[in-house]
Amino acid sequence: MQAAPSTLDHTVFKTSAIDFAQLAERGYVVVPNFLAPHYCQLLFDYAQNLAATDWQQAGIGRADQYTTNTAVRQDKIRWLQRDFAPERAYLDMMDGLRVQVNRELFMGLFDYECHLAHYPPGAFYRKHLDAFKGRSNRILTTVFYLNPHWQEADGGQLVMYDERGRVLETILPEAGKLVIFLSDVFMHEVLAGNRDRFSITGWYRHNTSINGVIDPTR
Ligand SMILES: O=C(O)CCC(=O)C(=O)O
Ligand SMILES: [Fe+2]
Repeated sequence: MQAAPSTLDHTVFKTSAIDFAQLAERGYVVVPNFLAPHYCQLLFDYAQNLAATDWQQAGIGRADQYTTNTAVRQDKIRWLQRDFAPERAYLDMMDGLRVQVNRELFMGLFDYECHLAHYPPGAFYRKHLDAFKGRSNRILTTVFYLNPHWQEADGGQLVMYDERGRVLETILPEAGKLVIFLSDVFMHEVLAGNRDRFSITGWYRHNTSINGVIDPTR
């Protein structure tokens, strides 16, 4: 086994290949071991060791329409910032992926925003879309899971639905797994689990800047 680096400062994550043809064809793809286990473990430990004050109750909507609604979602989140080495390492990795997606699929993705998410036991996120057609600049959703040794019996699955509301796939939130899907196409939900569940959810966005002012994230 490869020794785990003690810091992510100068680490470039090594990622495994993504089936871009499948992403183009179906609009979503599941990559089981996107990142090697020792890197996942670093991110998992980092997330676990954050203080309660580093997290906020997740909300729904953006900016002026933002509300928290625990009947819809019950996770706690932390927006990633470049000031913290592990967060910067993840942001850098996902920016590399942005360039790759643009090259492979000509999507013109402009930037990326993401947050850590912590679902305590029993927490869920009801069926939702991450973006509404023509009303959001969120184009592509990414969900990356940090939970080592997650079993079917632990629950917390991500359920993906097709456009007619039929279950497409039920995905176990296992460490190293990356799910990518079109933000305005696929309804999805997070089922309640019985263990603490950690993940990083993010969105590649189009540039909707007006008069040179870039649309703020979040
Ligand atoms: O954690 C997951 O499996 C999905 C999270 C999600 O749907 C979201 O944050 O919008
Ligand atoms: Fe979502």
